[in-house]
Amino acid sequence: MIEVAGLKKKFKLTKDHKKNKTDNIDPREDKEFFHSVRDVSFQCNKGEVLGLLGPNGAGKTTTLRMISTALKPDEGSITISGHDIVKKPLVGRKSIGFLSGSTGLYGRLTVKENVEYFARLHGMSKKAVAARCDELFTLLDMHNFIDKRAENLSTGMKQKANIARAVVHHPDVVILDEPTTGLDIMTTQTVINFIRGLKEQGTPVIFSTHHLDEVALLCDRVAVINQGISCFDGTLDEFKQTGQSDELNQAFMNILTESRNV
Ligand SMILES: Nc1ncnc2c1ncn2[C@@H]1O[C@H](COP(=O)(O)OP(=O)(O)OP(=O)(O)O)[C@@H](O)[C@H]1O
Repeated sequence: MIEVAGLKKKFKLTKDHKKNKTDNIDPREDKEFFHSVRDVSFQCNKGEVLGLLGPNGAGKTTTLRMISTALKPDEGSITISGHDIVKKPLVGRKSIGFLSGSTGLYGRLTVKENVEYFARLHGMSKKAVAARCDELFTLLDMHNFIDKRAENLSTGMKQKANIARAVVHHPDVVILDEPTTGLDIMTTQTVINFIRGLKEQGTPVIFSTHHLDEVALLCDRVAVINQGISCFDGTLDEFKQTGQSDELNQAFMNILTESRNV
């Protein structure tokens, strides 16, 4: 189980940013800082998939980067199976598989070499690496391009390779930042099936998305962030009830509107 409580993260504003300021200032901005994440809390249990929703710039990526230990929160706690990973980031790094838009593959290595390399970094034996890679290449339908150099891959191939790389060490929790953005229908379906497989194995999955149809297909829970603040955390049914609509897009917009009126 993963539990996130009262997360906060601010970034120091650059001189350039201050110089180019317009009248249209985000309420999260003060003289020195941009308060990207102001109060974010949610939880995801064993075998659950949680969809993290919010408009552009809401703070989803910043939140996921804190969970992945790439960023240190200014305040708040993140616990995985009772371990505080803010205090013990090394435990966090072992427990989490993180896919972000900026995760890089080594361009001159093949797909297979890339995934194997990250598995070895996690201390897996050669035998375990070979078995796990074969399993992932099958699940993600990758066998036909594993010998291609990463620099020559299409968007979809790259995303599959990045997902394989992120989960190669059997993480306890999987965090995916917009895993299907830019993918065609076939590749999207492969990724959706892969997330379903993780759920069936009992692995909690948290993924951010702007596609509410994916939420309907996959999610047990939903968390919504608006301007850096959590405005909903609950089951998919509670999301529809709170948003007063069975149509997820409408429920989402109602929840956002309500949070702006508070
Ligand atoms: N290093 C940084 N310095 C200053 N501001 C930042 C930094 N990183 C993020 N921000 C700001 O924090 C806010 C939240 O960004 P974030 O990328 O977390 O949003 P998001 O919800 O993932 O958006 P999207 O859906 O567009 O990907 C944005 O206004 C962004 O400009």
